[in-house]
Amino acid sequence: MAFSGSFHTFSALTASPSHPNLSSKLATPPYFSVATLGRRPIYPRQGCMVLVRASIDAKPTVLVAEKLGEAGIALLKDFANIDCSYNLTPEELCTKISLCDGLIVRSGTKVTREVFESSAGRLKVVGRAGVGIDNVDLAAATEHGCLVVNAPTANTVAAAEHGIALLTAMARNIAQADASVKAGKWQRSKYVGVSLVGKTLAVMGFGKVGSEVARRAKGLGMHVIAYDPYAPADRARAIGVDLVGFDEAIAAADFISLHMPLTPATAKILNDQTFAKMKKGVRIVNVARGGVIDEEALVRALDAGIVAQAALDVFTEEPPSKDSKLVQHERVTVTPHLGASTMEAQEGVSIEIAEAVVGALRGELAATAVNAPMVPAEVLSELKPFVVLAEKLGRLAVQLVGGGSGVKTVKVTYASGRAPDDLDTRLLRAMITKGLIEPISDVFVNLVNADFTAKQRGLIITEERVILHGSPERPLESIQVHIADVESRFTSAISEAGEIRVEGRIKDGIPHLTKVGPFEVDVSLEGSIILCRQVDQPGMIGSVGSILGEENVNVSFMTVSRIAPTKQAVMTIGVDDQPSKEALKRIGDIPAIEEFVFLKL
Ligand SMILES: NC(=O)c1ccc[n+]([C@@H]2O[C@H](COP(=O)([O-])OP(=O)(O)OC[C@H]3O[C@@H](n4cnc5c(N)ncnc54)[C@H](O)[C@@H]3O)[C@@H](O)[C@H]2O)c1
Ligand SMILES: O=C(O)[C@H](O)COP(=O)(O)O
Repeated sequence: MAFSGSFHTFSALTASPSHPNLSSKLATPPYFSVATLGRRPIYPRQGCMVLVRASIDAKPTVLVAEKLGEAGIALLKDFANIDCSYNLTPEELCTKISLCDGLIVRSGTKVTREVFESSAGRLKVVGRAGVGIDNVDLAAATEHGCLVVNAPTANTVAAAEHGIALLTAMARNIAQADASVKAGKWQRSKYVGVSLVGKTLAVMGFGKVGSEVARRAKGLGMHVIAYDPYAPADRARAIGVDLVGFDEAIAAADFISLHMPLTPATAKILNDQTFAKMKKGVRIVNVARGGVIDEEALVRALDAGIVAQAALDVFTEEPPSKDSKLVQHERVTVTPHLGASTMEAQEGVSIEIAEAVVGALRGELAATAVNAPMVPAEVLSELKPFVVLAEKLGRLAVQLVGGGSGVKTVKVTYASGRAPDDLDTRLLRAMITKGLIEPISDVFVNLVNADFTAKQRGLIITEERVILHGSPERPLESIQVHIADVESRFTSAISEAGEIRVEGRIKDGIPHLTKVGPFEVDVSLEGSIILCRQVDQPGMIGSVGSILGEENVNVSFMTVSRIAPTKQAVMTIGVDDQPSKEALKRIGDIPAIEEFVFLKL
């Protein structure tokens, strides 16, 4: 699908019938920026940052859909209106969400595509008060420009402790023996357990929880091996754990403890085939996600004696059905997804997620963004002026497209003295995309949905680096945006290569337009810009300046760039206010002016 837009509306300065929203778009400054969000300055702290849009005036509303610790609620209340509504049906959630800027859930709420659709663009951040984000439709969140953040660290120890609790309880039949004694029995020989010391534990998924489980199991005298294709070997070595392949892990293990996320690659990773490869009498602990085990296959493996025991905190369906064969199995110990449920973990998670959600709504740091690239704070502070420049160049370039041309291919050239791997351009690309798309559509673009939105519109953005010599004190010297295969409303913006080209640089911390087509210009990218091509002759600056003066339009900058004396020149005029239609017409009527265009930043 071609990305297209007509731009006569920009020169007419009023909304065209085909773009009813354009006049308000043009009249309203974009309220999404790196340096400010609304009138509030942003002071990057530590960690990483992604940006979201927030309402300028109203206090945001955050729906807390599952029980959250008091400390987190208190933090949220300082910043937002809080609606704590638990046990909502999917329909009730969809109804409420249209009034909410943020949503906080645990694992019990499914945040589906319908939720994002029902929010009609208002929902800016979903906070998952915990680790697993398998209950959030990330693709739908991204498509809707909604940031998803989680709380990945505060419940690690609680989950690891629960894993160890299940491991030891299973090995010594604690749950079964407890039920038996309470039923009035005294069955000492029935509940003889197995020892842990010297046994091999395979930790499947050697991340935060897995490595904490491994550390504790080592303390119990177990031999620990781990399977995790992405885990660094030095982390494993530091704990005294051998990283091995999947088959080797499951074949060698006396105990298997699962700690991987539920993904398409891990779904039902324990199944009939893999159970068949295990040591007879293996014992399995799952505090990760129910879906990583084929539960029916586990029942078969238990009945066949391959699996001696299982201890499960998580299930494919939660809560599992009352007559679940797995739950009712005599050699299975179960808990109702309690891994993260300690007082300490819930307090920590509530603070971690409240800070992430409030920060995201303020446009601040989101160190735990799940569906957006994270830009380290120090990189961000360096890039900040270039981010503003990038968006403005995108806005200018797209407004120069004319004749209903469809924009399909955009090339961005970064000139920098830095090594290619020392310049993170994702944020710049996202802002150029925002600048290119927002002036001609109703779509809101941010770091979350920029790539998706571009792709959906068939807009291909390629990036190119020009490596400059010299001391790379600043990250970038210039950014050029080239739009190929289009006509221009201002033919002088077409470069020697036949593309619309605009170039910008940062001067004294302020974005400047430094090139239009083949013409060197210099105008600060504030307010709006008039570009005129004229016959180079005396009096032109005065003629245009006096028309604007009569209109009380303040000129902030004016530069003239000419090909040769008395030939053609391009005059770039920065204006603080928007000239009237009449004034622009008068400028266009000056006989020496061959073409002109008014561009809104
Ligand atoms: N029961 C609970 O209450 C509870 C509490 C916390 C976490 N969890 C769950 O535990 C799991 C781990 O949490 P975490 O905080 O350690 O996450 P983590 O991201 O730190 O670790 C997950 C590890 O799994 C690895 N992994 C990914 N794909 C894999 C694959 N195909 N095979 C093997 N390993 C793979 C990753 O490399 C990573 O090291 C998650 O599913 C989380 O939802 C459950
Ligand atoms: O992924 C997690 O963090 C755990 O499964 C905890 O889930 P919960 O927040 O529903 O307790």
